[in-house]
Amino acid sequence: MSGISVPTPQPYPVIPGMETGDAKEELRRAIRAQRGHRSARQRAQAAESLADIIESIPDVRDAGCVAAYAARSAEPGMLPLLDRLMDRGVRVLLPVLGAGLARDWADYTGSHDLLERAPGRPPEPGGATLGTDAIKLADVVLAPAIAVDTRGVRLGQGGGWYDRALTHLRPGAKVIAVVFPEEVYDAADHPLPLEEHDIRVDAVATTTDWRLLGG
Ligand SMILES: Nc1nc2c(c(=O)[nH]1)N(C=O)[C@@H](CNc1ccc(C(=O)N[C@@H](CCC(=O)O)C(=O)O)cc1)CN2
Ligand SMILES: Nc1ncnc2c1ncn2[C@@H]1O[C@H](COP(=O)(O)OP(=O)(O)OP(=O)(O)O)[C@@H](O)[C@H]1O
Repeated sequence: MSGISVPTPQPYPVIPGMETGDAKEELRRAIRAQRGHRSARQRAQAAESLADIIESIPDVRDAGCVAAYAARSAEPGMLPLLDRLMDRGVRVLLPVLGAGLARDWADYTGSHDLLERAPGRPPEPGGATLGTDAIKLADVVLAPAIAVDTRGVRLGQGGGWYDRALTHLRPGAKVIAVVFPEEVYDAADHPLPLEEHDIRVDAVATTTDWRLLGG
């Protein structure tokens, strides 16, 4: 670890009057470009810290089933957390993409079982799929995101996969977005673009901290 921490810029290429869809795309582009700057070593360290942070969240400590995700290389890494949850006996569900981005889930049984079916696609478990409604089993959903703001507005990859999946959630289940620290935006001056279908998240976890949102 270097002793000097350089503040990471927080891009906000949103111009008044811009269409919401365009504003989302500009933000995704700017934030993705910044994500590419982390080394493999920094990513591995970040994944360990993220596991410590997420394991400290009371809703996660109490959960019997967590719907998580298997990270692609630029996303906050999840493997240390997935293994810790599994070792504690928590059921861990991971997304499985069906045809046309259909939303399905399967159990995580260890990293040996994860396979990237095509370059750029998230790794997926090889076991039996459980159906779209399996998300109802989850007490907590850890949702990958590109950014989140203090109201709980989440900016995702742009497929609408999570917005649709979260409509099947059991009432009372908690949704926690996972991002890097500089991707948490203060809605007072840099609100993220919001559309009708966007489902707000309850909290955000980063590699350095977590907090409740909205309220
Ligand atoms: N790790 C992870 N899993 C996730 C999501 C996510 O954001 N992150 N999703 C959140 O919604 C859902 C699906 N997201 C997807 C993300 C990309 C592609 C995809 O087709 N990617 C391109 C390659 C793009 C690239 O190179 O960056 C491709 O295969 O052609 C498909 C689904 C469910 N699982
Ligand atoms: N509940 C829904 N029902 C139907 N269409 C939806 C729903 N949610 C999102 N969509 C569609 O999905 C598209 C992408 O949505 P959006 O830009 O909010 O994705 P995202 O939340 O950033 O992505 P993701 O959830 O995959 O990470 C939108 O064009 C929207 O019309």
